Amino acid sequence: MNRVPTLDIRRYDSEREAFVHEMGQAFQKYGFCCVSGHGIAPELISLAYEAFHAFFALPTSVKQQYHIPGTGGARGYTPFMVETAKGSQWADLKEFWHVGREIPRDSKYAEVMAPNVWPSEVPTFRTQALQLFDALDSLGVRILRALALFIGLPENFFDTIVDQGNSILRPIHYPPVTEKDVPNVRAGAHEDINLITLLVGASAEGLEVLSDGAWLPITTQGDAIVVNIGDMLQRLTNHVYPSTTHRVVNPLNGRTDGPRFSVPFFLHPNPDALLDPLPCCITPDNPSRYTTSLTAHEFLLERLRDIKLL
Ligand SMILES: O=C(O)CCC(=O)C(=O)O
Ligand SMILES: [Fe+2]
Repeated sequence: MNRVPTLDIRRYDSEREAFVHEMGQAFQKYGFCCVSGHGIAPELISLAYEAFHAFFALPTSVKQQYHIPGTGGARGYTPFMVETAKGSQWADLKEFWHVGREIPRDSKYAEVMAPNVWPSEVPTFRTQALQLFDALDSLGVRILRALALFIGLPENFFDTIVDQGNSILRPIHYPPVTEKDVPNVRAGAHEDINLITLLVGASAEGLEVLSDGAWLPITTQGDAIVVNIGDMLQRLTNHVYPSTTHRVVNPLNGRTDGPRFSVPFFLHPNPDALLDPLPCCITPDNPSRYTTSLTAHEFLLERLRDIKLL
């Protein structure tokens, strides 16, 4: 059956070679892999969700106060129907919040990594969001180690490329779809911008990935976290790891449906990391697909304009 596999990341320690191979193959085939055995406590996830629910339940006028125009939505709140998938004319049926990495304000990256903002109406939001940020950041580094080994790089190759990465935790609220036959969808077909995305605990179905020309629903087992490749890793690996198109569809027409919540973590490189194709991914069969040199920050700005956040 055509299905994105779920792999237990504890096997990285107990049977590394087989695990790295299976995970590498899943990412090469689907651009996606589900990860179980990750050790992120269910309470951490549920307490974070509680705080995010509480925020999205606030009146629009209150939430709107945390929208910071002109910043690409990098921190704080982005209202309903703003983000629009690249090339689409219909805005997504979602609102979301962005949490960034907490860095010292004298860091060399401070200019491009703004301080976080926090909703004072939800006192637990900050602690829960930062705990989840850190847990997903650490898990992401472990996944990148397996991805590095599979393509012949040293295990720790990505560690220093992402240690101050401009990563984003994005709690999303998709309100109930009440109108029938709207042209907009919850999240239009798109590829992620970053290196890898870790998606924790979507509260309802709807995520689909394009596989061999057909939309394949992602169904997770237990507490598995959905992981996918983004455009930055696709570029860095000269498309050895594909950034696969995915979307979130509306509930089927006529079905009454509640809201949907999800929390992707977009793991980014450090802003000055170069995204030029790695020599190990350039072969006679797969010559370099890029001629221009680009940093992660330059790439990000270009893509934020594409999706109407800048
Ligand atoms: O909500 C989801 O399940 C996926 C969201 C997503 O693909 C994104 O925000 O990039
Ligand atoms: Fe996405």
